[in-house]
Amino acid sequence: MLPDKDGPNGGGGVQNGPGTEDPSVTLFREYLRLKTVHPEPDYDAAVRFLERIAEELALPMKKVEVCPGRVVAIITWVGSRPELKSVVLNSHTDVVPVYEEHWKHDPFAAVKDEHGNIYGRGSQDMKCVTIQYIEAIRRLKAAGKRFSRTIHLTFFPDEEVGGHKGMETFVKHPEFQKLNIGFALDEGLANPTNAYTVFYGERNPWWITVRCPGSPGHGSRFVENTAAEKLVRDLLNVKLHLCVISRLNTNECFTLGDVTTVNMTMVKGGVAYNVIPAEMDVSFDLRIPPTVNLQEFEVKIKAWCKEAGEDVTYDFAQKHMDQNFTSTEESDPWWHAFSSTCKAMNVTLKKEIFPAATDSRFIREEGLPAIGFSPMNLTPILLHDHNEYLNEQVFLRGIQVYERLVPALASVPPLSGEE
Ligand SMILES: CSCC[C@H](NC(C)=O)C(=O)O
Ligand SMILES: [Zn+2]
Ligand SMILES: [Zn+2]
Repeated sequence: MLPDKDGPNGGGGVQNGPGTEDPSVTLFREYLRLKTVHPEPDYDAAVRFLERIAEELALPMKKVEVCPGRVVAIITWVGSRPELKSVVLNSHTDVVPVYEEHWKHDPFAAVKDEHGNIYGRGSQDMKCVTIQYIEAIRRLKAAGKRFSRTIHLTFFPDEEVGGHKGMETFVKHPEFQKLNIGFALDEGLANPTNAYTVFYGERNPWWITVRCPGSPGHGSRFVENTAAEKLVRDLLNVKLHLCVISRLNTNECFTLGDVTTVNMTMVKGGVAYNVIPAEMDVSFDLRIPPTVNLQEFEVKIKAWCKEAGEDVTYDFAQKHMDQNFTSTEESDPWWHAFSSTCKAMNVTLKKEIFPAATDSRFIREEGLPAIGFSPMNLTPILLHDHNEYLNEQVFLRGIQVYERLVPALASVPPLSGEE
């Protein structure tokens, strides 16, 4: 562990006693200091850290190298009835890059300020959840508990870059079947109010590049059918049509997860001021709710491109087609275990569609239930943002939430077909 700038607790921060800090907070801060940041995450450091944790918990850890240099780590606590379906507590080890000059504190120093706010890339997304799972399991084990269902803590690389060398590949690996998953928990988002948000589905990310070929020529001439002309026509088509589709501003009940959004994120083309380019490409990040008919939506995209020019084409860098929701009916045994535990703890839940994409989408696509949940209330949403932080009290409260949720989920009575 690196020494802190300001002594063992860093930043002269809030402590639980003179010179002391809750060991769960200390572990969280240690994990934040690992540079598992893209584009070259130090995954070896993460795996070494997890190996140490497994040893401390006296639980076995399996390593599955799904792609070269991409290891999925699985720590397993076998239940008293291992034939029953398991509960997965999933998290990813990687974090997104930072603009260091915009941060108040070094994003990899895990500085704690005088309010107990712990700054660090991954403090919300999602190193907090990883340590909360671990600490909940540590406390439950120390209390001598054991549950009927097996619990797997799974740690994935590359979630932040689409999961291709992580969860997407792993769900097709024989080791995935061996987990015998009944239900999974994965990441959610912070909530600035007193409530916690839970996510039972996700919008589908479609990353599209539209290629607009055109007539080249000298920049001083009148040239028809240029690439730029087609690009602008395509942009207008997409924008106009989606303005009509988007319902966010017309109905207060909708959240971001309920509507389709589009952003133009890249434009490529051109070599010189006075050369009309032979091609210009424009890329879009579309997010489409699972309620939208995706086949019909693609027909529209095809038509918009055609309207922009007969030779305008498009291709996908990301095209997720999952329309599965996880049940949040009280009659569903998993949801009932989750929601009744929250109720018993006086925790208010807000159910939503996740507006971005997480590894849960690959789990749901396999037909398995997954809930996105990061117990961070009273916290602004700062994932991928400058000065991402989490307050230590909110973090500690989250461990207590998992200390109740995990036993409830791992004790769900045998479902039909399981006996
Ligand atoms: C589509 S793969 C990239 C995944 C990323 N997830 C998050 C949570 O930011 C995203 O939605 O852009
Ligand atoms: Zn994340
Ligand atoms: Zn993220």
